[in-house]
Amino acid sequence: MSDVLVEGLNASYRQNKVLHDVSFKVQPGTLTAIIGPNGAGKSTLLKVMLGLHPKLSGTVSFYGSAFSKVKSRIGYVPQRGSVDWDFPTDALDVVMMGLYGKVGWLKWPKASHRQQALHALDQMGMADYAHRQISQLSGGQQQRVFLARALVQDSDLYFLDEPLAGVDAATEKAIMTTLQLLKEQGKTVMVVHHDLHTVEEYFDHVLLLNRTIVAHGSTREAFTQEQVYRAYGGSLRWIGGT
Ligand SMILES: Nc1ncnc2c1ncn2[C@@H]1O[C@H](COP(=O)(O)OP(=O)(O)OP(=O)(O)O)[C@@H](O)[C@H]1O
Repeated sequence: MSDVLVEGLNASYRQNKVLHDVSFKVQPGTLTAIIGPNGAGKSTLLKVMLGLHPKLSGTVSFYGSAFSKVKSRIGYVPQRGSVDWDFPTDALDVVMMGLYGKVGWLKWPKASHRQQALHALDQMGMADYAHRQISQLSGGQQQRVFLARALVQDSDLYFLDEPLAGVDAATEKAIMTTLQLLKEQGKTVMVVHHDLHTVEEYFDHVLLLNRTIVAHGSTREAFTQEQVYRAYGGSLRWIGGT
């Protein structure tokens, strides 16, 4: 069974049809880049799959079930710009929020949960910032905190929306090492990504989107000059291998 199965998905914002008949399936233990030009519908695809934006038609299933039934197995890291970073809370609390599925709302987290959250911050090189207000973290540090939150959720399936946008080289490395580790543990990871130069190095699968699927498959098969030109409209200088 596929981890993710999307069939005939259509979605719009008012009159603006953003996703046209999108169908694909994703196998376990893969690390997929979702790439395509600005406005291609990459973020919208994630939002529709996770029930954050309504679909016009089509089906989305995870492990053969609707999102609502398998929510606890799915982690989502939204675009940094879409989060209210002025919310008065510290880094440790943000990570603890990832544990609510396990702790239960309105129950006190145990010391072991706190330890788990601290460990995840440490994994992302953020242990020293546990008690720093999130508004006082840099963009890259905020992104690391969000990754730590996704880690404690211990999901089977992760969706990340541009986790590498605006981060420095060290943070990019920390994030990609973490995602590779999740993949090696057999988890399935899908990442909206904008840097074509690093696709071949970082990802084993590619989903090329421009409002509809242009190509999908292993990076070798799908990330070719011809397909990328089709998705981006031919205005790019080719940087890949094939
Ligand atoms: N909340 C919204 N209301 C109305 N239109 C929207 C909204 N969000 C996105 N859109 C429109 O939907 C289309 C797809 O946007 P989306 O953010 O999914 O693209 P994207 O591929 O993630 O783009 P980018 O690479 O620029 O982040 C664009 O034309 C965008 O203007």
